[in-house]
Amino acid sequence: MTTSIIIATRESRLALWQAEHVQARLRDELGLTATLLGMTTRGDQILDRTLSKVGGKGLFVKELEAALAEGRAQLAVHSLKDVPMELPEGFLLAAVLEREDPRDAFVSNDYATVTDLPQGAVVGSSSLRRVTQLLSLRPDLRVEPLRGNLDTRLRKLDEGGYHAIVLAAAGLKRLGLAQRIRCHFEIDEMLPCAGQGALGLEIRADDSALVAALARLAHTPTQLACEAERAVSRALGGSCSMPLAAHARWQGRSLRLEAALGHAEVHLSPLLRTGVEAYVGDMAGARALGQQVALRLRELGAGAYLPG
Ligand SMILES: NCc1[nH]cc(CCC(=O)O)c1CC(=O)O
Repeated sequence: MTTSIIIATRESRLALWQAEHVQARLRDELGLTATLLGMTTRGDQILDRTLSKVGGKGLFVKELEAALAEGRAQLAVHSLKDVPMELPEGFLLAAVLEREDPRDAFVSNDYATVTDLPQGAVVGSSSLRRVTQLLSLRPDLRVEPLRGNLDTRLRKLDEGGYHAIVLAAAGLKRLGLAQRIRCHFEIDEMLPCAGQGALGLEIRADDSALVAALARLAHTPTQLACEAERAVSRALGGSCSMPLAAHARWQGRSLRLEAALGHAEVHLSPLLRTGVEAYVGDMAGARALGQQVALRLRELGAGAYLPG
């Protein structure tokens, strides 16, 4: 392994914060020097259309993977929730770091909670997962698309385009914007998506020295929880155009995994929801739990909710 590592990162403020966080941990905990290679991805350039319609979350990681493949960088830092369920051949997630707050946040200049919103209020979100859950809480709301990085989304709120918006608490906290959060959704009223709040470190699968080094940064409870969450999505076809939430919490030594699936045609069908708790001791056990939850969703009728 080279003693100096290049970290490929997107250039949004959040992505840079995350890359710098990993850079500091490499230095402090592993004694490794790292520099950042900023890149603009197609996902960052597409601001006018719903991401799921133009190729999905993978658009945020492809350019970074190309930099790894070509040896321009050795490590890519991602918000785990933006990482597709199946990595391309030749790449692996070397570590998942300890999760920040996984909840979604209600952000508004005029209203303290979603229940305070007036009848028919306009809420900004382009996440089908958030849209389906918001409408199941408050069927009267009008949800309008909202894209862009966190600063852009907050600006669009402040310009008056929306009564409120919904964002991941983790991103706001990382950027020192926690004061914008009016309230946190309870995990059970707005179930997070797989991997929300966690960072994933992606490398080339053949970089065995780096695999071994980065394993020391992994947070096993987070890694197992996220593996279970991602396995639900993978078992259901793994597309990000799917309004799927999956979140696992430790209860002592067992893991409680909850999942909710909405219908892309939001008004047509109710949310499907299930949860299973099981003892989980390793990654295979975590995947098995995720598959069990996916099976339960299928038994509840998920087939009719999935594309194809
Ligand atoms: N989809 C974009 C994205 N990717 C990661 C985060 C926040 C940080 C995280 O959840 O780890 C966000 C912003 C958001 O969803 O509000």
